[in-house]
Amino acid sequence: MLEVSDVRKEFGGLVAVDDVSFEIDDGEIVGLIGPNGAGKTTLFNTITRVLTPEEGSSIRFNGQDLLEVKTHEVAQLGLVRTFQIVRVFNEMTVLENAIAGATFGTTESIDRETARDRAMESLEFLGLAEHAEMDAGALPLAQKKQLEMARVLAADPNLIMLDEIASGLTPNEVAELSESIERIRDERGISVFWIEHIMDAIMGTVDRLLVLQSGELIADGTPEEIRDDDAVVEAYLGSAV
Ligand SMILES: Nc1ncnc2c1ncn2[C@@H]1O[C@H](COP(=O)(O)OP(=O)(O)OP(=O)(O)O)[C@@H](O)[C@H]1O
Repeated sequence: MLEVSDVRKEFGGLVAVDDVSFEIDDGEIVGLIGPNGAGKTTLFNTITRVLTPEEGSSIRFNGQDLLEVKTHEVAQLGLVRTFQIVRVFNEMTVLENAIAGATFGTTESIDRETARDRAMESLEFLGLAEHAEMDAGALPLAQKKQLEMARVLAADPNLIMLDEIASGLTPNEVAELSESIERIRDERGISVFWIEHIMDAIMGTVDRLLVLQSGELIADGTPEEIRDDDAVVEAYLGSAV
């Protein structure tokens, strides 16, 4: 589904992403971890075409060369993301937020009724339908995060990319969010690529983990393999697992 080959991104003399290669298959949930400044967000921004990588980098999504498409076209191809900082429109209702998501990902303009139906369906899927007419700004943080996912889901994606969606949540809320993410994969067949600092959120949910350190991909394996990887433990996990 997503094929990343030799992706490199430099800022001046700093190599933020250092010749990184990996794939994400249909129906996989893949986590991306690494210490602060490891290059995780830069890698996300490069894949979603917010940033342009160096010559020699290759990013293909469902056979399409993403380096050939414009930033706004990425979502239309079925690759939709959330951002590290919650971007819910507080002054709009929960439903209006989801409708904005539904219209964002379409290749042609869809009528308001179709967008509304798709938005309502996403809200129902994530347990937010009863709050549809409420101002999104009034939602507690955990439900704002679920709304972020509803917006992404309403765009009818094949792959969603989540940037630290579990941050700021209590352990119970994290568990609920992880369950939603598993349901999105299991019931919708959508693949997930997920940056996360909270190990408990991802260790039990992901099929595979990628570990970045100083821009380099130092490991790519199942959570069990990553836990047992001496280089990873030394570089990052320490006593966290
Ligand atoms: N626009 C930019 N200009 C210059 N340097 C940047 C820019 N964006 C990121 N960097 C640098 O690139 C490196 C990777 O940063 P990045 O934000 O991708 O790391 P990260 O793994 O997402 O970190 P965090 O976990 O703190 O979000 C860091 O050294 C950072 O300072």
